[in-house]
Formats: sequence, structure tokens, C-alpha cells
Amino acid sequence: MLECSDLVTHYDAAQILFGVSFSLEKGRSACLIGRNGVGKTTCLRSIMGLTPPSSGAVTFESAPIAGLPAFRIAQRGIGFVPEDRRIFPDLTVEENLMIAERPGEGGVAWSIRKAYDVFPPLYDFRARQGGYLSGGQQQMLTIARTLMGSPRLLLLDEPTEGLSPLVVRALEQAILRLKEEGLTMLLAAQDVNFAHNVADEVYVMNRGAIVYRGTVAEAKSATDELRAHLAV
Ligand SMILES: Nc1ncnc2c1ncn2[C@@H]1O[C@H](COP(=O)(O)OP(=O)(O)OP(=O)(O)O)[C@@H](O)[C@H]1O
Repeated sequence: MLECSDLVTHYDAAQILFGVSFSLEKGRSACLIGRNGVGKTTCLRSIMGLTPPSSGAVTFESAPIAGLPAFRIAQRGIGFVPEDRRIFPDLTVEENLMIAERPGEGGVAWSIRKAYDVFPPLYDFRARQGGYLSGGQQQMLTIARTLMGSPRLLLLDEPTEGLSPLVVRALEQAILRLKEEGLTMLLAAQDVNFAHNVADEVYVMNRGAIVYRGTVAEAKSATDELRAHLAV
């Protein structure tokens, strides 16, 4: 469904990605793991067209998308959940969802009812203004808002950042539920346990490159190697 080949991305003169290649099959979820600043966000932004790659190819559902503007990439069926939770603080939960609703083509069609089903706290707080939600609830609302566009591929940037372990578990459950729905997901995370709980494949990044790749089962039995790559 998604293929990145030899992605090289710069911010002005600074090269951030040094030839990132991987592919993701429909219905699978993969997690880019790595410390702060290794290029996970840049990789997601390159795919989404927010920071277009300087070279390399991104293929989504057999069509090249690198170089297209971000809104075109979104229209093709990729949803991006950025790290900073983007909701409208003055609108209620339900209003936040309503204004994001857009029927997708060929993907899982989303409705407010379905969003409440996957994220029960959003139903409980549906009349509350977004700005008065907890961090975990805001993260759920951000994901739910992106899902209202009915994407076929969801990019999630550090969804557990700053959340308590209990809230992280709830978010994991919601992500696994999305997986059951057949949604394809690419996540970025620093938390290896989170990656192990929600992903099928992991890609460890360091200094703008993938330095380890494997299934979660392989990664779990290569803890020393993983730890070495993730060590400060
Ligand atoms: N807009 C920007 N302009 C210049 N450099 C940037 C910009 N955004 C990120 N960088 C740099 O690019 C590198 C990779 O950052 P990136 O955000 O992709 O890493 P990350 O692995 O996602 O880490 P984080 O957990 O901090 O998001 C870092 O050195 C960062 O300082």
C-alpha cells in the first residue's frame, strides 16, 4: 500500500533523512522507533508532503505521490495525526468531529457514532469544549478528527507523548481496534513497549536512517540489539 524508497529530506541546507526505504502492506501497522531528533517526524512529514523529500520516491496504492501538495495527498486517502494535538479548543467534542467529517473512497467510512464507539471517553465528553479535555482525551479527539476524513492509511506521530501509562493503555486498545477495522497505520514512537503492543513491524531509526528492521516477534527477541540502537 505504501512504499518509500531512498527518501532524502532536508530542512534548508540540513540533511535530515539519508535514504529511508521501507514498505507497508494493506492492513498492517508499522512503527518507526527512535530517540528525539532521529528523523521520525520528518519521515512522516515527507510522506504527507508537508516537508517534501529532496529525492527518493513515495508510492501510495501504486501511484507516486512525492512532490504532491499535502492536501492532494490527504485527498488520496492518507490521514496525518501530528504530535501537537490539533483541535478547536472553543468547539465541543462533537462539533470538532462534525466539521472534520468527509466521506472517503474505498476505505473505512467514518461516522461520529463510530468514533464514539472506538473512543468511548469522547462520547462521555461530547458536549465539552475541546480545550477542557485532558491530554489523553485531546489525543483521542485529534485521532478521531483525522479518521472523520475516512483515510485508508493513518500516520500517527508520537501519539503517547506526555500521557500517563493508564491513558497509553487505553490508546493502545483504540489503535488495536482500528487495526481490526482494517486500517493501515504508520506510527512514530519513542516507547518500544508501545510499538510492540500496536505494531506488526518495527523500524528503528538513528541519524536519519533505518538501522534495524524486523517483525515485532523478531524485535522482541533482539532486545540487546534494539537497546544498543536506542541507547543515548
Ligand atoms: N523545521 C525544521 N527546521 C530545521 N530543522 C528541523 C526542523 N524540524 C526538525 N528539524 C531537525 O531535524 C532533525 C529530525 O527531527 P524530527 O522531528 O524528524 O525527529 P524525531 O525523531 O521525530 O524526533 P522528535 O521526537 O523530537 O519529534 C532534528 O535534528 C531536528 O532538530
